[in-house]
Amino acid sequence: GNVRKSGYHLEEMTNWPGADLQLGQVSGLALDSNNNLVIFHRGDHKWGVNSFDNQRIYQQQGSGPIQQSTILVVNPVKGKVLGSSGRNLFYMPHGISTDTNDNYWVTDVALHQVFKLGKNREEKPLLVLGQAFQPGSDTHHFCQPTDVAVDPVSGNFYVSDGYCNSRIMKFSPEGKYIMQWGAGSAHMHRPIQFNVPHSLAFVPDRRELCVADRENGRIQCFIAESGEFVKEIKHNEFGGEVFAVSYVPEHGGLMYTVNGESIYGQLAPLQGFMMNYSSGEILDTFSPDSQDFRMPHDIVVTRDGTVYVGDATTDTVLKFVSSEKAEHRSV
Ligand SMILES: O=C(N[C@@H](O)C(=O)O)c1ccccc1
Repeated sequence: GNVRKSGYHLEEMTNWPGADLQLGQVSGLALDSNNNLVIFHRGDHKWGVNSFDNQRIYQQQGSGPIQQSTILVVNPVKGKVLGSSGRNLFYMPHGISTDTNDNYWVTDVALHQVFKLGKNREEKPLLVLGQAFQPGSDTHHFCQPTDVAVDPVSGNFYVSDGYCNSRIMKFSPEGKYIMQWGAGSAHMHRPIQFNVPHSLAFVPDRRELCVADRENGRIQCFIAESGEFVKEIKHNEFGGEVFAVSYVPEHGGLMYTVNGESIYGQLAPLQGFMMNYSSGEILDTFSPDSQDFRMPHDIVVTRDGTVYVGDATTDTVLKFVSSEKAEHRSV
């Protein structure tokens, strides 16, 4: 039923995290198999208007990779750092996802590459796709790839590519290109168009893949196997920009998203949305009490409904729990 009517409402847990995580721009969030939060951030690198030329070539290669740990594993209750990695590898972190073996799958929009990082965090990447610093739109290049989602059953993985391509690419577990859709091509009797496919969410119980179609201000969902269009979810409250999506199978399937500011200014309040996946109905909206969202850039949700949002302008991660729990917690 409608979770909202039962008095549940997502509230910010204002005293989380317990300590300052020293974050740069927070670009990506993921959860590992222990429900720890995995944060992908940019340390002292910032994506500004001069970071790329109009061929999407990264302009600060000379300053080298980020020397701080770009990947932090954080305890969900206290927000304490449990582990850190990803030093001297990345220039402009973007998306991060985990798979059932707790490998990290990340994208870097300056390198135009996708990485699979193994559990031994100091070893070299297990897989690298794309050519460093070389954007492109064939099957061996990406152009500012934004996210990865891994099918927990087949191990196939999907890449949302990206700011300067408008396609979803499907690969085998070993990284062999299988297919793509959305690159403006008429596909499955429906020209699927993306305008910055920005974030991916795999829907395991339906074997569907959902895409935050950022500049079209909508979520598009597809049959993961074939890329066949299933549906779109779009609401005026999104205000024309959808930055990230996350999904949990609970309560019949819940989809979460965060909106963003368009280049035309802020057309709607910045907030998170909890939706019934089947109907697309908005069940709840949420935003911080302690500060305003500035660029809510990624969102992850645990099976028990705890929500984390990473903001790439305030360089913070915010935690939200349903008020029912929050009340218990305050008692
Ligand atoms: O969208 C932008 N950035 C975010 O998505 C991000 O930081 O990932 C951006 C676009 C133009 C110039 C500068 C930044």
